[in-house]
Amino acid sequence: MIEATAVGRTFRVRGSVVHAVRDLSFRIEAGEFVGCLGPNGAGKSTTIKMLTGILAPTSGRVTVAGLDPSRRRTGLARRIGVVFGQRTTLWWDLPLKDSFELVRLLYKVDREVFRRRLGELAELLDLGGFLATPVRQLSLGQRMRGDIAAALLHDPALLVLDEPTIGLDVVSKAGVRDFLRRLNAERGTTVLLTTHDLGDVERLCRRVLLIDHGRLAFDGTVDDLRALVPGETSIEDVVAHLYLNSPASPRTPPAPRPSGDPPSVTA
Ligand SMILES: Nc1ncnc2c1ncn2[C@@H]1O[C@H](COP(=O)(O)OP(=O)(O)OP(=O)(O)O)[C@@H](O)[C@H]1O
Repeated sequence: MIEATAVGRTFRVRGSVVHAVRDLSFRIEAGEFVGCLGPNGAGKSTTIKMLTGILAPTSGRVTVAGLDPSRRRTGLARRIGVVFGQRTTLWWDLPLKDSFELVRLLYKVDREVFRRRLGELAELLDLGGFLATPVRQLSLGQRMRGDIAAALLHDPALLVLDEPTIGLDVVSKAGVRDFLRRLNAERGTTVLLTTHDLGDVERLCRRVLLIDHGRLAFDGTVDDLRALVPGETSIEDVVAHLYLNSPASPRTPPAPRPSGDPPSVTA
């Protein structure tokens, strides 16, 4: 579903070069649920932007659903859904349902298919109470659920989310997590998310990619990640230890990474 080979991305900032992502290689198979972790500034968002065609790599090669994202943005948009937790893709002044109708038109979703899909998503994400509310009046949790629904109206095979639970209270977070878990388990949608919330990782992600200084520092299961720091059992302490000791060089996971088996969920 996703293949990144020796991908790099630099930015020129006031005459000097920032290496946001360096020599990043990984594959994500259809049906996986993968979490991308890393300290602030590690290169996670830059990676997501390259996978979704917003940025082109300056070196290496990316394919998503068989397409080069930065060259085939329109074709890719039909196959993937994208949610940025810190930014909405909805129309601020329109009622949520009108935003959905615009998404339907943009993605050319058949009216009947759209009606059925929106009905399912509205039920699963509990949107019924605010479909007629302008987006600017929604709470963050409501807006996030609306954004997730908008990203899924065209039924993409891959959902990419950049910090989908940021700023959500525990109940909203649980609702979003439960929805994503079911989307992956029941519909087989491949999910890749970035997060700083280790609860997302522990509860959802069968596989973790840890990015540090723009490089892939770890690729394995949550249990593999825990095993990297003997004596630490809490995932937060393990990750804090890894960030503080900031390796910036590739680590090898203690066990092989999961295959394309359907992911199982731990909570
Ligand atoms: N458009 C840009 N121009 C210049 N530098 C950039 C740009 N986008 C990202 N960077 C730099 O690239 C590096 C990686 O940034 P990125 O946003 O990918 O990190 P991140 O892991 O998503 O961080 P956070 O967890 O804080 O969101 C940082 O040093 C950042 O300052």
